[in-house]
Amino acid sequence: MNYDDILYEVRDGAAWVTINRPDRMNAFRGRTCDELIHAIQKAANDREVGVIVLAGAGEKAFCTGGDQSAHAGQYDGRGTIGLPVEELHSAIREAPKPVIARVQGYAIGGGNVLCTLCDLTIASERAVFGQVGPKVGSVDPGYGTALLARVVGEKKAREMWYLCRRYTAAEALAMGLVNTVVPHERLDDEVAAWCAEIMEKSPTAIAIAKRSFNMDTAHQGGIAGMGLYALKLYYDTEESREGVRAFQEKRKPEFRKFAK
Ligand SMILES: CC(C)(COP(=O)(O)OP(=O)(O)OC[C@H]1O[C@@H](n2cnc3c(N)ncnc32)[C@H](O)[C@@H]1OP(=O)(O)O)[C@@H](O)C(=O)NCCC(=O)NCCSC(=O)CCC(=O)c1ccccc1C(=O)O
Repeated sequence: MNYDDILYEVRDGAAWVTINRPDRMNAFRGRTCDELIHAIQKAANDREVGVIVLAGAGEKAFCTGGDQSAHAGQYDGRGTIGLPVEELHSAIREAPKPVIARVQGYAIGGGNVLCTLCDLTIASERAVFGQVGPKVGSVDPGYGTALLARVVGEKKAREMWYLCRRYTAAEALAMGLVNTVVPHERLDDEVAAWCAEIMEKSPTAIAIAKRSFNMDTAHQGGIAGMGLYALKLYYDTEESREGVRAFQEKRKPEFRKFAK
């Protein structure tokens, strides 16, 4: 597969998979998801690779979720909602090696979900985390909500989804959303150092540990698959469209009229 939206490079046993849409704040469209799935599975099956790094190109954003300019009631790709997000999430979960999120900027919406799913997250002090679904007419009815609650606790996860605030790297560290925060210019060295430490360990023990960690939340994948059908129906409503339009028109959405 030729990559248009991502970069793929193997360095010292670490496969660096980088979303390369900095002009769109590394938001993903259908093609981006397909390429990410392909690259992560390629790294997962490469015996020379012991760890995968997921990153976003440029300085501003790791990833800001689904590309809102490719969202008109449905995104532009495959899958229930026009983005094969469930396959992308499965690729991260099923890779038998750790996936590290390298976060230098915004990790928002579906981008924040990717961080949540990664085994480890290493952030620059400039990183910003948050959920935006209820502000833009979306929601992740799977790992982005349920797994987030396992990671940061129920109260904090609900706060993130209901209020859609932004959180600094220090706040993300305090709530357990990231493993460490480093000065911006040291980010790549820190990620490389964590990769090198992992490369010294037994790959089979790590693969078993990862499966074992996943087992506890495996049911969330099933709920996510079902929830996407509900989300598809929601995307077809005026309420959801109002969120998308408001974001595109840079105004506050008017949601109250849709209250049931
Ligand atoms: C990222 C922001 C917080 C940055 O804010 P700010 O610094 O004020 O800059 P802005 O002026 O807002 O933005 C600058 C520029 O970037 C464009 N942009 C930013 N994000 C996107 C995006 N996602 N898509 C398209 N374009 C984007 C923005 O339009 C501006 O462009 P100009 O040309 O300069 O005008 C802020 O931008 C922000 O909050 N963005 C919202 C991001 C968003 O809405 N993301 C989608 C969330 S919903 C989603 O991800 C769907 C998929 C999903 O979540 C999902 C669903 C179901 C199951 C699973 C999943 C999943 O996990 O993915």
